[in-house]
Amino acid sequence: MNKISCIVAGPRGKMGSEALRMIEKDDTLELAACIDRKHEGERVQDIDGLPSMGAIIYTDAEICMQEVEADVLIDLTTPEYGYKHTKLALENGIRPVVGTTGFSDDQLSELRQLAETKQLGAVIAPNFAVGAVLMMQFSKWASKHFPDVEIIEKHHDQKLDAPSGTAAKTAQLIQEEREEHKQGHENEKETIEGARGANYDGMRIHSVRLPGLVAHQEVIFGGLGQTLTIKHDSYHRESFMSGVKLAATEVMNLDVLVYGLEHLLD
Ligand SMILES: NC(=O)c1ccc[n+]([C@@H]2O[C@H](COP(=O)([O-])OP(=O)(O)OC[C@H]3O[C@@H](n4cnc5c(N)ncnc54)[C@H](O)[C@@H]3O)[C@@H](O)[C@H]2O)c1
Ligand SMILES: O=C(O)C1=N[C@H](C(=O)O)CCC1
Repeated sequence: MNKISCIVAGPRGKMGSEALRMIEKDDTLELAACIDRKHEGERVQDIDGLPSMGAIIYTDAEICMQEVEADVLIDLTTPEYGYKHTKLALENGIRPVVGTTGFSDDQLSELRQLAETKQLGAVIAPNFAVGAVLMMQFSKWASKHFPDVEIIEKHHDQKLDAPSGTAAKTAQLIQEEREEHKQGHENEKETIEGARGANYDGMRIHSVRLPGLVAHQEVIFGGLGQTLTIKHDSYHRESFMSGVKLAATEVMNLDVLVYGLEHLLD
């Protein structure tokens, strides 16, 4: 059986380097090339800290996607470049698997439309950890019975986007499930701006950024005389890799864009 050949964008990043280690050990995926901001023409194995892999590094994403024969682009970069790379991949017949977070709703709609026009599969998943996907699904279910909810997400202090993609997706899933609902006191006033966090359809999202953290979220539901907390913790970026592999495999069988790993889980 042919291996699925992958371009990885962001190979020196925390997630990108973990994805290289996953691909190196995997029997079904292979590394075709990388896209980085530096190291044009060098090989992955020449970069300190990266696995011993012979794939070439490109700094021009467009040239990479035109020159390299690849099935899948795995993007783990920044919101700005992740969006550009995803678009380029679809335009060049390469299926994107995107972990990069921070895309706007308009960008997601545009990419969904492009995938449909090209009839190419694409997976954009704000969280590849199976436990986090379950946390989001359980939260959606719980909101039917507990419509009063707040989300606390906690990440390392190098994270660019807030709220996290996971928190935004959780709020979206809850919004889809719960009846129209106003929560909190209607006359509530913040005496320090931002004290109540971001407002998503009346749900508050609180973003914590501290060194020492990886990726963590609590979804707290309040009811009469009780609370329910659904919590997930990623302590290591290995936690995301089975999801990246699943997405890179299943995207080959898709001809539309799916947003969220739950669409690929049984
Ligand atoms: N979906 C998930 O499960 C999941 C999990 C963790 C992180 N993330 C997201 O993945 C992204 C990366 O996270 P990280 O922790 O690895 O960040 P990081 O800062 O460690 O890595 C990002 C990498 O992208 C590279 N980069 C920036 N611009 C580039 C460009 N134009 N071309 C190529 N490479 C470029 C940077 O050099 C850096 O090495 C973030 O958006 C983060 O929110 C998603
Ligand atoms: O480390 C990050 O950055 C993460 N980002 C994702 C998000 O924004 O939800 C998922 C977890 C890690």
